[in-house]
Amino acid sequence: MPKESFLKNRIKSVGFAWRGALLLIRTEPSIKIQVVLALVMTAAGFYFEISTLEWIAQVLAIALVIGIEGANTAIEKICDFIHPEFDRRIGFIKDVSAGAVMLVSIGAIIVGLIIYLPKLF
Ligand SMILES: Nc1ncnc2c1ncn2[C@@H]1O[C@H](COP(=O)(O)OP(=O)(O)OP(=O)(O)O)[C@@H](O)[C@H]1O
Repeated sequence: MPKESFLKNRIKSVGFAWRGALLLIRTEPSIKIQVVLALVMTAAGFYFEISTLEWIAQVLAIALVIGIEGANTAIEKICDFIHPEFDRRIGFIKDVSAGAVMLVSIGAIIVGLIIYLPKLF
């Protein structure tokens, strides 16, 4: 059987990634909340007419939070699949993964404060 071309494989992979992103948004409450927050912050960006650099910081912050949250969800699912029973090592993995989301979220909140506090006060 002839091997599929590099380009065909890449296009297929993008399709799988899109399916994954849609699955995340449809099924994960935490991602739904973050997508709503991302829309609110995007609207705020237009309302306050933030600068190009501020847009770059905001878009990166939003993408990081949602991206890491997606990875955290995948790690939790792997944990539940390979070891559904209670195990402190699974607890450690899940805690570390959730901690990563929290650290990125704190960074995103700080970026938001730096951008919007001077515009509000
Ligand atoms: N199998 C397990 N063994 C040990 N501790 C666990 C296990 N499952 C969950 N925990 C502990 O409970 C915490 C919450 O786990 P859970 O899988 O419910 O994550 P969550 O962040 O609440 O998930 P969700 O994103 O679905 O709300 C973990 O961070 C961990 O401390």
